[in-house]
Amino acid sequence: MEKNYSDKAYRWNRENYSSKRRFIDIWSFVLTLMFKIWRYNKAWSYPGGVTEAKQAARRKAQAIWIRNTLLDLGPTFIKVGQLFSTRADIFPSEYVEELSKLQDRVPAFSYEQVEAIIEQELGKKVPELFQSFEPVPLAAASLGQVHKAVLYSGEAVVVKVQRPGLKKLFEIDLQILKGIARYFQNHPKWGRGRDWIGIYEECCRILWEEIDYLNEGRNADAFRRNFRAYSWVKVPKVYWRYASSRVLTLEYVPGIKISQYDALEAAGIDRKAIARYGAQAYLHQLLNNGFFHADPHPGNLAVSADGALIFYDFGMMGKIKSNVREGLMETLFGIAQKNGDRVVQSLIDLGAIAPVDDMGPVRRSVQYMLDNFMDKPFENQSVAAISDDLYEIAYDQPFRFPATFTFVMRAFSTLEGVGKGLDPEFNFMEVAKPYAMELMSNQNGLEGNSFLNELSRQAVQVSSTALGLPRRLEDTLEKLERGDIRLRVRSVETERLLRRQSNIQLGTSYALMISGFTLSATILLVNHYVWLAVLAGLIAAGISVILIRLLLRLDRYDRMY
Ligand SMILES: Nc1ncnc2c1ncn2[C@@H]1O[C@H](COP(=O)(O)OP(=O)(O)OP(=O)(O)O)[C@@H](O)[C@H]1O
Repeated sequence: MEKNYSDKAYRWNRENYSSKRRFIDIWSFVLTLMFKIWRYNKAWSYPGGVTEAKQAARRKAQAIWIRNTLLDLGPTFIKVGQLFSTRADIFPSEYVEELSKLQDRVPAFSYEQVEAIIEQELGKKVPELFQSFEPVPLAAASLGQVHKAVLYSGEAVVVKVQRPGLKKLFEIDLQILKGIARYFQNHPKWGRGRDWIGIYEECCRILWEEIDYLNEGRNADAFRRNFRAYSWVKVPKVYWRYASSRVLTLEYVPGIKISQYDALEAAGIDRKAIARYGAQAYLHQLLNNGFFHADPHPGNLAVSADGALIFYDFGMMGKIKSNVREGLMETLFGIAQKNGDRVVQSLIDLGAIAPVDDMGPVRRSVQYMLDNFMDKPFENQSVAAISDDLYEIAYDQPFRFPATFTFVMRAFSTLEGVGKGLDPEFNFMEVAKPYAMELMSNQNGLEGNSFLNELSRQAVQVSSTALGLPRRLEDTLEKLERGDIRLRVRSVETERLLRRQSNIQLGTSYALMISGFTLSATILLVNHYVWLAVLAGLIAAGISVILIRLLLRLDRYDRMY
């Protein structure tokens, strides 16, 4: 097992940690990171020449360094890192992979501190509030820790207590991060096409929401209400009399974590059913409620002894606008018709992509995807592959996915990962199909029929390549008309002439430099500056050698053709 960092004396955890020191620590991280990225593109920094493998190794090393430094920088940065671990549209895949491994391994705080916070927040001492209270936390995370306790009414509960000094640390850190976001926004290279200030504001909103435990309590209540009709989903009850913005008391609902496959097996739980429940629960949240758990890492999902799915931690929830159902249907129709325009427009309407002046490149990328992945049966598409494709398009494009969309994507791919771990044959798309069908049958009949007709039309087309050929021709002609096909013409002859021309120009510059230096050498020699004259002479000789080699190359090149 990896060493647990919890004994480490972190600077941010000290009482007398000054904001100036914090400023230096954070900016040194940012500047070192910028230096590392700058050096990454320099061929000379790779001994023995640059190769793709060496660059990939360098990216990996950088990502590990980032993860460790974020851990050292403490709660705010661990959370920001976890948020960024969903942004495959902004960062290279190696970074995203390492960031998603970012786990809270921070020192637990003492029981004395827990007692003091509870008394301060709830106005009574621990023994007055609880029949018993376990001093050793059940779980400790960057923002708080969870203790088991029993109320005087006999109910078993867990008490979530927020880390002391967290608000102050957030205030200092977010102020510094604001400066960093501004710096990047104004940066000529990094600021272009990226909304750093927007991302910063989104992070702020999410972080402040996460440290308000009253908000978390309200979310848990809303979530429980949404799943009232589902007996296979459990959401801990909130004990509002024992709640404040920094202390939250919840019903104790023990379970086996969803990723502990062997333990689930040993407890006789139907793993296949759990995989399906996970997917269904998310589809219900997204398509029916528009209110979803945005942090579905396997630690926040467990299975009770009777095989129900337990959700923990409602600090980070996503909301989707009410028109999303129609929007999603529109996207589905667009995909079925392979209509890039329709898909892009629906994604804009959904707020999934931000509109820019020239949507041409985006539309072309989407069209490319539609043409390439729709020819395979839908079930074989893994969510991860589709979202990878989408991110591939988004990366380096002048638009960004808003956080909600990346959260949905992450939720889906996490679920797919866990689902596959639980049941190797699990397929998210298969679970999603009946939901999509149900939604479609609720739409007006005409659209639904045209969707099904379109699907059958595609099925016939892809079943025979011979039959598909005219369609391809037709598609290509259409694309030509719309200017969606770019032609690249290479002419060896022109290229050769152009190269010759530029070499001749280079030769002329060398000749000029040689005469300049020779003249300087002569003047210096006449004036008895012997050493300077020798230096100028040597430079002239050096350039002459380069010129001769260039002329020889030109000659050889001419003879080759
Ligand atoms: N109601 C509960 N009943 C039983 N165990 C619980 C309950 N709530 C939380 N836990 C346990 O405590 C762990 C941490 O809880 P939670 O995720 O709510 O804390 P957190 O501080 O928000 O953590 P993180 O920031 O890592 O998500 C859970 O993974 C779970 O094991």
